[in-house]
Amino acid sequence: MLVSGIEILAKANIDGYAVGAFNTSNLEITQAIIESAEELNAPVIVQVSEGAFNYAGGKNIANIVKTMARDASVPVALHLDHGRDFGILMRSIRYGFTSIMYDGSKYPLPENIERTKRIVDMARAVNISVEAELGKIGGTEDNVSVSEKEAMYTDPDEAVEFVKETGVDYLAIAIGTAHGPYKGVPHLDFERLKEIKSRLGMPIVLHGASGLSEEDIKKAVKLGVNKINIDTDIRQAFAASVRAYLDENKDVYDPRSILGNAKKAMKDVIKKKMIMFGSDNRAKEG
Ligand SMILES: O=C(CO)COP(=O)(O)O
Ligand SMILES: O=C[C@H](O)COP(=O)(O)O
Ligand SMILES: [Zn+2]
Ligand SMILES: [Zn+2]
Repeated sequence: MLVSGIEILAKANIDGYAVGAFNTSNLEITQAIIESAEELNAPVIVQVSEGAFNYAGGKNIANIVKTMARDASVPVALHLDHGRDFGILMRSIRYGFTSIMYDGSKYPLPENIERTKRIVDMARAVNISVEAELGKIGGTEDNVSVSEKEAMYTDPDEAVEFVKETGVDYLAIAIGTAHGPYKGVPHLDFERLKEIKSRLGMPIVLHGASGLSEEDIKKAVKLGVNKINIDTDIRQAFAASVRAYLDENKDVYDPRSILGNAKKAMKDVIKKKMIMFGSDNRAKEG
């Protein structure tokens, strides 16, 4: 079933587990995500970045996800990841996304609050959940020192003010994760996570979670993370599978064989994450 983001995450928050939010940009990745969720009886969030929205066509990818979600035996939310462009945010509401992220993290606090609030007010009116970001989540290209990194982390006092002023449903925080593959070993600020969670009590979102150890993931979930974003790990499984398959099967030219094989590799990664996050067997209980 297709449900709102907060419906999935409020339950995860109460019961103390995290739901995987996996990025898609085509049919096969969407199938891999939703089939994995059904096979593990796990709620799931399928998310589309602005880049994926433009690549696939926002309406096309929304229709693929919505059709599969409606037929699915588990709760599925369709979420816009890192929405920054007003046009894309509005179109995603029109195309039936059930959750949107407004990412105003590059703006100073007052402007981030003002812009986020505007999106929350619109989304509320049509019953769509909103995620926002406070602090700056690193990227692969970032070449910054530890002290510079810490300056980008989410400040707990600001987080309280931000949530009170904007009314967002869930908050993405910066505690040392980064998008893309990690160059060194990530060191997460768990104390900061603990403080933010205890003061906000709401669902917390962890971006840049590909490449994190099982230990870090489980600790983050225990301390209150309820939505975990994964893109890079799926992309890498996809690319490695296509590369090896074409190399081993020189005569193959049917996209269904090539992508069908890649789908299996993506499902292996997705299912491992769902189990790590504790979202397996949470869709229908009892
Ligand atoms: O945060 C993400 C999407 O918003 C994905 O992060 P990764 O690049 O670590 O998969
Ligand atoms: O947050 C980043 C996601 O991995 C999306 O990446 P993308 O903008 O290349 O689609
Ligand atoms: Zn961001
Ligand atoms: Zn992200």
